[in-house]
Amino acid sequence: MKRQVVPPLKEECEDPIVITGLNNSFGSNVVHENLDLTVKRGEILGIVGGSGSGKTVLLRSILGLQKPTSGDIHLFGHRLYEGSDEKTRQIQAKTGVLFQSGALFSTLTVAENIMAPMMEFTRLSRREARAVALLKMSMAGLPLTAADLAPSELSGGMIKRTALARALALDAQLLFLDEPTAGLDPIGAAAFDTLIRELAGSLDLTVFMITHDLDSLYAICDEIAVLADRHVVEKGPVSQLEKSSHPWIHQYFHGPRGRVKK
Ligand SMILES: Nc1ncnc2c1ncn2[C@@H]1O[C@H](COP(=O)(O)OP(=O)(O)OP(=O)(O)O)[C@@H](O)[C@H]1O
Repeated sequence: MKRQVVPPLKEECEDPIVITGLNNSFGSNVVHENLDLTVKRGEILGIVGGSGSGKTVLLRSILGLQKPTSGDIHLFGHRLYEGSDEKTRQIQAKTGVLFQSGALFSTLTVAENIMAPMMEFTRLSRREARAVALLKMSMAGLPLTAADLAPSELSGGMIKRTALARALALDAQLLFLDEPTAGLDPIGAAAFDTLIRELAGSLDLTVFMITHDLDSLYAICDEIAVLADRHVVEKGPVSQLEKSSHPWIHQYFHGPRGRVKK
């Protein structure tokens, strides 16, 4: 039988992230100055930049955790930091976040951690939410036997997978990943990259990923945005950035730990 494709809602046709003229300062420390960035639907975007270039501040601004000094951030066509709490909650329900440390609730089990957004944002009963949580666990490649373990009983890779399952608990369309492979061994990191790529494809996700991991950039990113000089100096596929003449980008790809052959 032919599968019916459900057309997206009007707002889902908007670019999921549009940032224009963003400024962020802390006292005299200007972190972002006139920063523009658009993330297209279905794109896996890697964000790179030197330490202190403002990647985390940018993520926090987009997540609504840190009001920018000035400028506009639109998620799914809605301007952040204005409008009703209800609208903000609707947008939050469409986004999932995987923080670098995993940020699991230490007093909750794996399943309860994944259930947490469902208990907050949906009317599912605990029983129903647990059933969905088990499904999300298997999507994230976790054994169901881990459902009742505490975070302290998990390996680093299992913590990441639990955090990913929780980020996807509400069928998010936009996934934010902060250094998803940090702390994983190379084999675990490659497996996690593959998982993200596969889930992004099958769930039609747009992914915004901060990473220092060159392997991840090459393996899964459609495009890369480079933060330097207080704004996005270049955005494009890795093949384009390898040829960039910007000093930081050139050093990144051609320096001692870069991938481009001399
Ligand atoms: N809450 C804050 N108050 C004051 N300054 C801040 C605050 N948050 C970030 N900063 C400053 O903003 C700048 C950018 O920090 P940010 O954490 O975004 O960098 P980053 O690119 O994520 O760095 P890294 O790769 O090292 O994590 C830094 O100079 C930092 O000191």
